Amino acid sequence: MQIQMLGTGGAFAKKYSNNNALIEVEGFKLLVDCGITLPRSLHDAGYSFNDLDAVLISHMHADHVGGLEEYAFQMMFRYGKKPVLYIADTLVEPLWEQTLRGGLTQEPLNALSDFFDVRPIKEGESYEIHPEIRVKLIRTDHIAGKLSYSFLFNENFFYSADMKFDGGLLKELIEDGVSTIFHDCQLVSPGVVHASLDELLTLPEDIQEKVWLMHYNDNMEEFVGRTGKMRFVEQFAVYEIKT
Ligand SMILES: O=c1ccn([C@@H]2O[C@@H]3COP(=O)(O)O[C@H]3[C@H]2O)c(=O)[nH]1
Ligand SMILES: [Zn+2]
Ligand SMILES: [Zn+2]
Repeated sequence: MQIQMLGTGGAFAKKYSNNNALIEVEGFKLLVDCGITLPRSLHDAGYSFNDLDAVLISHMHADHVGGLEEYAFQMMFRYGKKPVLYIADTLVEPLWEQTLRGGLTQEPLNALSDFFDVRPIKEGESYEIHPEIRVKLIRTDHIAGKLSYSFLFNENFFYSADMKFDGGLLKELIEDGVSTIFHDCQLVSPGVVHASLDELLTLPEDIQEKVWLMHYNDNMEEFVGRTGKMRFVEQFAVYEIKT
């Protein structure tokens, strides 16, 4: 599968767009998270919302869901379609009640299902999004009391939601055959609600070699050469992931 980051920035980054991605297999395009800057970064990458086949959501922060209102409106009023939305079953209600309802509600439209073809998915179960794209949600720790789900694609590509450092999970994933990890990274410690670079640097080198850093702040360039065996993912570059 191919992955192109439409943005690689942290929530407050201005040089880099929100950390959202496009996964593509055989022409099928899956958007991974849809933040505030996504409508612009999707356009800059040469795509329209109508080119997307589905969207997958990790958690309820605006750099991950803030572009969904425009996605819904464009699909309804410009293209006359309902986009396919994959989301944890536990986040379906919060997405509507706490995030989208205010902007999208207008009589007679008053439910998430009026705008999206909602496909709720359960943590820990494998779902086929396309014959060549399977996803499993792994609940990972981000903010106390706030649900957040990282993604395991095709059993061997781990894409972190925003998450605190969890070295045990990363070791387990590698033991289970994961060969590529895209991980959020707070460059300056403490990480607080993200994995910090210092924490990620405690990983053994054979794991670091598999780690690509994303969701970074505008000072990323100061850290080039200071990330051990880990590499930075670059906005708009296309990466081929062997799965
Ligand atoms: O308890 C908190 C909650 C939030 N924040 C900041 O707000 C941002 C929201 O998006 P994010 O999850 O990408 O990153 C978060 C942090 O930068 C924080 O520092 N501490
Ligand atoms: Zn974020
Ligand atoms: Zn977050």
